[in-house]
Amino acid sequence: MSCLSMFEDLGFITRWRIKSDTLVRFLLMVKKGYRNPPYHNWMHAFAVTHFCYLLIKNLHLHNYLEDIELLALFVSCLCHDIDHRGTTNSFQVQSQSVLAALYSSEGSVMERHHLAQSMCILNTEGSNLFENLSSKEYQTVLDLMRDIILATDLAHHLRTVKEQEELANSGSYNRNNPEHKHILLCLLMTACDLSDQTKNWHNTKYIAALVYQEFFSQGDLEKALGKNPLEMMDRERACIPELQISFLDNIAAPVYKILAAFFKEAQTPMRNVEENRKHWVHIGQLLKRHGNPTQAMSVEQI
Ligand SMILES: Cc1nc2ccc(C(=O)NCC(C)C)cc2n2c(-c3cc(OC(C)(C)C)ccc3Cl)nnc12
Ligand SMILES: [Mg+2]
Ligand SMILES: [Zn+2]
Repeated sequence: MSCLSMFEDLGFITRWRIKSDTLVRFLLMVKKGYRNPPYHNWMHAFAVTHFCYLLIKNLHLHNYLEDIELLALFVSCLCHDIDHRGTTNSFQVQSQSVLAALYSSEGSVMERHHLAQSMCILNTEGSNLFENLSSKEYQTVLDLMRDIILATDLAHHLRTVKEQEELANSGSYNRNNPEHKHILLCLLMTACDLSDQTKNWHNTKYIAALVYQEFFSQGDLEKALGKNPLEMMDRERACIPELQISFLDNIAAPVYKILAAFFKEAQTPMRNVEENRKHWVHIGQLLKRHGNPTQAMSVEQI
């Protein structure tokens, strides 16, 4: 129901002549397409989509992007992690999964699968959200969804964050420049994907617990396969506060700093990430003072 009202409130239903039964079927198919790992489930997809809704409303993105680009961004948020198994791209390759067999030669294994699943839903009679778009618009929105969903690969993000920063700091964003629009869409998608870090401490701490439940389960699987997991996946070695501080410093905080450089209305998410970092520093100190600093902290103890 909340997704329905976001589509309505954003004016997508009239603008793109979306039939309500088609929209309902599409939303139910997407929701059903998500599995139930601790973090990468439908709740994550919804939270990411809701943040996208807030960005469109609060950053007045109509002044920066075309209508069809905003539609593609919003629908990509809904679909971006569909059928996620709670394991990373490298685990697909390590475990020689079917998805790795399909996509490892191109990279971004999981993201290509999320895209393929999304295309399947759109190609299914009765749930094709874009059925009333012109053939040109149809091709454009699918091309945009491809770019945006593939941009949710962390490796892709780490390759493009520099140019996002340069464009933001240059102050020379030009909405008629396709490259500028592509760079901005990738930044906005990552900002939505990480938006749990911009919320209150309770939510941020809760989400971190879910992420490490997923990571530690993968680490357990890797040990069972006779492999050595990364420290952040190893429940015996991981120190969550330390890992979260470096995740915030190296990945999350830069995203919202760049977003705030683009949009003056985006100061709050950036400040909230800084606030959450302070909480992790405090937790780390408590751990040092009262516990064995190398002792793996149980997720519940956080
Ligand atoms: C709370 C929180 N902690 C995390 C800690 C570590 C990592 C991680 O992958 N470290 C790998 C090393 C090589 C740096 C991700 C974390 N993470 C994500 C996340 C973001 C992703 O990619 C985008 C969205 C493009 C950034 C992709 C997958 C995930 Cl799970 N979402 N929330 C979190
Ligand atoms: Mg993903
Ligand atoms: Zn995601």
